[in-house]
Amino acid sequence: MSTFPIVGDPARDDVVRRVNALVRLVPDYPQPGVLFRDITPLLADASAFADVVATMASPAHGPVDLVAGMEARGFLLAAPIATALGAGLVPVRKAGKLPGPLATESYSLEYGDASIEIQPFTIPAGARVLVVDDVLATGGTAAATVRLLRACGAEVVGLSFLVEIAGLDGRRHLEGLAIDSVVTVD
Ligand SMILES: O=P(O)(O)OC[C@H]1O[C@H](OP(=O)(O)OP(=O)(O)O)[C@H](O)[C@@H]1O
Ligand SMILES: Nc1ncnc2[nH]cnc12
Repeated sequence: MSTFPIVGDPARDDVVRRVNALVRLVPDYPQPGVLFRDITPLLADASAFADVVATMASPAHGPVDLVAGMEARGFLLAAPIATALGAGLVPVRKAGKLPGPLATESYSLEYGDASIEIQPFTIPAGARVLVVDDVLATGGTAAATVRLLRACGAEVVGLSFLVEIAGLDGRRHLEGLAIDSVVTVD
Protein backbone atom coordinates (compact mmCIF):
# COMPACT_ATOMS: atom_id res chain seq x y z
CA MET A 1 0.00 0.00 0.00
CA SER A 2 1.27 3.47 -0.83
CA THR A 3 -0.01 6.66 0.71
CA PHE A 4 2.07 9.05 -1.39
CA PRO A 5 0.35 10.95 -4.22
CA ILE A 6 -0.46 8.77 -7.21
CA VAL A 7 1.75 8.53 -10.29
CA GLY A 8 0.74 11.15 -12.84
CA ASP A 9 0.72 13.97 -10.28
CA PRO A 10 3.03 16.57 -11.95
CA ALA A 11 4.38 17.86 -8.61
CA ARG A 12 5.14 14.32 -7.47
CA ASP A 13 6.74 13.48 -10.83
CA ASP A 14 9.01 16.51 -10.46
CA VAL A 15 10.15 15.40 -6.99
CA VAL A 16 10.89 11.90 -8.33
CA ARG A 17 12.85 13.34 -11.26
CA ARG A 18 14.96 15.53 -8.98
CA VAL A 19 15.62 12.73 -6.48
CA ASN A 20 16.79 10.48 -9.30
CA ALA A 21 19.06 13.26 -10.57
CA LEU A 22 20.51 14.14 -7.15
CA VAL A 23 21.13 10.72 -5.58
CA ARG A 24 24.67 9.80 -6.61
CA LEU A 25 25.50 6.23 -7.61
CA VAL A 26 28.80 4.99 -6.18
CA PRO A 27 29.92 1.55 -7.42
CA ASP A 28 31.75 -0.80 -5.03
CA TYR A 29 31.14 1.29 -1.88
CA PRO A 30 31.49 0.50 0.99
CA GLN A 31 32.52 -2.90 -0.37
CA PRO A 32 32.88 -4.56 -3.78
CA GLY A 33 29.58 -5.38 -5.46
CA VAL A 34 27.50 -2.76 -3.67
CA LEU A 35 26.03 0.12 -5.72
CA PHE A 36 25.80 2.79 -3.02
CA ARG A 37 23.02 5.40 -3.20
CA ASP A 38 24.59 8.60 -1.86
CA ILE A 39 21.90 11.10 -0.77
CA THR A 40 24.37 13.86 0.17
CA PRO A 41 23.91 15.93 -3.04
CA LEU A 42 20.15 15.86 -2.50
CA LEU A 43 20.52 17.12 1.08
CA ALA A 44 22.65 20.00 -0.21
CA ASP A 45 19.89 21.13 -2.59
CA ALA A 46 17.59 23.29 -0.44
CA SER A 47 14.56 23.01 -2.69
CA ALA A 48 14.84 19.25 -3.30
CA PHE A 49 15.45 18.57 0.40
CA ALA A 50 12.37 20.57 1.39
CA ASP A 51 10.21 18.86 -1.23
CA VAL A 52 11.37 15.40 -0.13
CA VAL A 53 10.58 16.17 3.51
CA ALA A 54 7.12 17.46 2.54
CA THR A 55 6.47 14.36 0.40
CA MET A 56 7.60 11.93 3.11
CA ALA A 57 5.58 13.74 5.79
CA SER A 58 2.40 12.42 4.21
CA PRO A 59 -0.61 12.98 6.47
CA ALA A 60 -2.15 9.73 5.17
CA HIS A 61 -0.99 7.67 8.15
CA GLY A 62 -3.32 9.58 10.42
CA PRO A 63 -2.05 11.15 13.61
CA VAL A 64 1.58 10.32 14.37
CA ASP A 65 2.97 10.68 17.90
CA LEU A 66 6.59 9.87 17.13
CA VAL A 67 8.88 9.54 14.12
CA ALA A 68 11.65 6.95 14.48
CA GLY A 69 14.79 7.57 12.43
CA MET A 70 17.70 5.17 12.01
CA GLU A 71 21.30 6.25 12.56
CA ALA A 72 22.78 8.03 10.82
CA ARG A 73 21.22 9.03 7.52
CA GLY A 74 17.72 8.32 8.77
CA PHE A 75 18.15 11.08 11.37
CA LEU A 76 18.60 13.67 8.61
CA LEU A 77 15.13 12.96 7.23
CA ALA A 78 13.31 11.89 10.39
CA ALA A 79 13.96 15.11 12.32
CA PRO A 80 12.41 17.55 9.80
CA ILE A 81 9.60 15.09 9.04
CA ALA A 82 8.78 14.88 12.77
CA THR A 83 8.60 18.65 12.95
CA ALA A 84 6.41 18.81 9.84
CA LEU A 85 4.01 16.26 11.36
CA GLY A 86 3.97 17.87 14.80
CA ALA A 87 5.45 14.66 16.21
CA GLY A 88 8.36 13.84 18.49
CA LEU A 89 11.56 12.07 17.39
CA VAL A 90 12.95 8.69 18.45
CA PRO A 91 16.59 8.19 17.47
CA VAL A 92 17.29 4.54 16.65
CA ARG A 93 21.01 4.37 17.35
CA LYS A 94 23.82 1.96 16.60
CA ALA A 95 24.77 0.00 19.72
CA GLY A 96 26.83 1.77 22.36
CA LYS A 97 25.71 5.35 21.68
CA LEU A 98 22.76 5.80 24.06
CA PRO A 99 22.64 5.70 27.87
CA GLY A 100 20.26 3.06 29.26
CA PRO A 101 17.91 1.58 30.02
CA LEU A 102 17.81 0.30 26.45
CA ALA A 103 16.07 -2.13 24.11
CA THR A 104 18.45 -3.78 21.60
CA GLU A 105 18.04 -5.72 18.34
CA SER A 106 20.66 -7.29 16.05
CA TYR A 107 20.26 -7.54 12.28
CA SER A 108 21.99 -7.92 8.92
CA LEU A 109 22.01 -5.28 6.19
CA GLU A 110 23.24 -5.21 2.58
CA TYR A 111 26.88 -4.83 3.67
CA GLY A 112 27.27 -6.23 7.16
CA ASP A 113 25.77 -6.89 10.58
CA ALA A 114 24.90 -4.45 13.34
CA SER A 115 22.88 -3.86 16.50
CA ILE A 116 20.54 -0.96 17.14
CA GLU A 117 19.12 0.47 20.35
CA ILE A 118 16.36 2.76 21.58
CA GLN A 119 15.36 4.12 24.97
CA PRO A 120 11.95 2.51 25.74
CA PHE A 121 11.06 5.14 28.33
CA THR A 122 10.68 7.70 25.50
CA ILE A 123 7.83 5.68 23.92
CA PRO A 124 4.43 5.81 25.63
CA ALA A 125 2.36 2.61 25.40
CA GLY A 126 0.32 2.59 22.20
CA ALA A 127 2.26 5.48 20.64
CA ARG A 128 1.66 5.74 16.89
CA VAL A 129 5.11 5.69 15.28
CA LEU A 130 6.20 6.40 11.69
CA VAL A 131 9.58 4.84 10.76
CA VAL A 132 11.78 6.93 8.44
CA ASP A 133 15.05 6.07 6.68
CA ASP A 134 16.88 7.11 3.54
CA VAL A 135 17.24 3.65 1.95
CA LEU A 136 15.28 0.40 2.06
CA ALA A 137 17.68 -2.28 0.80
CA THR A 138 17.48 -5.79 2.31
CA GLY A 139 15.07 -4.52 4.96
CA GLY A 140 17.19 -5.78 7.85
CA THR A 141 17.50 -2.36 9.48
CA ALA A 142 13.83 -1.50 9.08
CA ALA A 143 12.61 -4.89 10.32
CA ALA A 144 14.84 -4.66 13.41
CA THR A 145 13.47 -1.17 14.07
CA VAL A 146 9.88 -2.43 13.84
CA ARG A 147 10.69 -5.27 16.27
CA LEU A 148 12.24 -2.81 18.72
CA LEU A 149 9.30 -0.41 18.59
CA ARG A 150 6.72 -3.16 18.98
CA ALA A 151 8.64 -4.63 21.93
CA CYS A 152 8.27 -1.20 23.55
CA GLY A 153 4.48 -1.24 23.04
CA ALA A 154 4.38 1.13 20.07
CA GLU A 155 2.07 0.86 17.08
CA VAL A 156 4.04 1.17 13.83
CA VAL A 157 1.66 3.06 11.53
CA GLY A 158 3.97 3.01 8.51
CA LEU A 159 7.44 3.26 7.05
CA SER A 160 8.65 6.03 4.77
CA PHE A 161 11.81 5.74 2.66
CA LEU A 162 13.49 8.08 0.22
CA VAL A 163 14.94 5.29 -1.97
CA GLU A 164 13.75 1.68 -2.19
CA ILE A 165 16.05 -0.82 -3.89
CA ALA A 166 13.39 -3.17 -5.23
CA GLY A 167 15.84 -5.85 -6.32
CA LEU A 168 16.83 -6.51 -2.70
CA ASP A 169 13.18 -7.06 -1.73
CA GLY A 170 13.28 -5.48 1.71
CA ARG A 171 9.48 -5.60 1.76
CA ARG A 172 9.57 -9.34 2.45
CA HIS A 173 10.62 -8.50 6.02
CA LEU A 174 7.89 -5.88 6.44
CA GLU A 175 4.72 -7.76 5.60
CA GLY A 176 1.45 -6.16 6.63
CA LEU A 177 3.02 -2.74 7.10
CA ALA A 178 2.26 0.40 5.07
CA ILE A 179 5.44 1.24 3.13
CA ASP A 180 6.06 4.38 1.07
CA SER A 181 9.12 5.17 -1.02
CA VAL A 182 9.67 8.41 -2.90
CA VAL A 183 11.61 6.58 -5.61
CA THR A 184 11.96 2.88 -6.36
CA VAL A 185 15.04 1.68 -8.22
CA ASP A 186 16.19 -1.73 -9.45
O1 LIG B 1 17.76 -2.37 4.20
P1 LIG B 1 19.12 -2.59 4.76
O2 LIG B 1 19.91 -3.62 4.01
O3 LIG B 1 19.07 -2.87 6.23
O4 LIG B 1 19.96 -1.25 4.57
C1 LIG B 1 19.43 0.03 4.81
C2 LIG B 1 20.23 0.76 5.85
O5 LIG B 1 21.59 0.90 5.44
C3 LIG B 1 21.98 2.26 5.59
O6 LIG B 1 22.44 2.52 6.88
P2 LIG B 1 23.91 2.21 7.41
O7 LIG B 1 23.83 1.07 8.36
O8 LIG B 1 24.88 2.08 6.26
O9 LIG B 1 24.24 3.46 8.31
P3 LIG B 1 24.52 5.01 8.04
O10 LIG B 1 23.18 5.66 7.87
O11 LIG B 1 25.17 5.41 9.33
O12 LIG B 1 25.41 5.18 6.83
C4 LIG B 1 20.71 3.03 5.36
O13 LIG B 1 20.77 4.34 5.87
C5 LIG B 1 19.68 2.16 6.05
O14 LIG B 1 19.57 2.45 7.43
N1 LIG C 1 23.05 0.35 -1.78
C1 LIG C 1 22.91 1.13 -0.71
N2 LIG C 1 23.09 2.47 -0.83
C2 LIG C 1 22.94 3.27 0.25
N3 LIG C 1 22.61 2.82 1.47
C3 LIG C 1 22.42 1.52 1.61
N4 LIG C 1 22.08 0.78 2.69
C4 LIG C 1 22.03 -0.50 2.31
N5 LIG C 1 22.30 -0.64 1.02
C5 LIG C 1 22.56 0.62 0.56
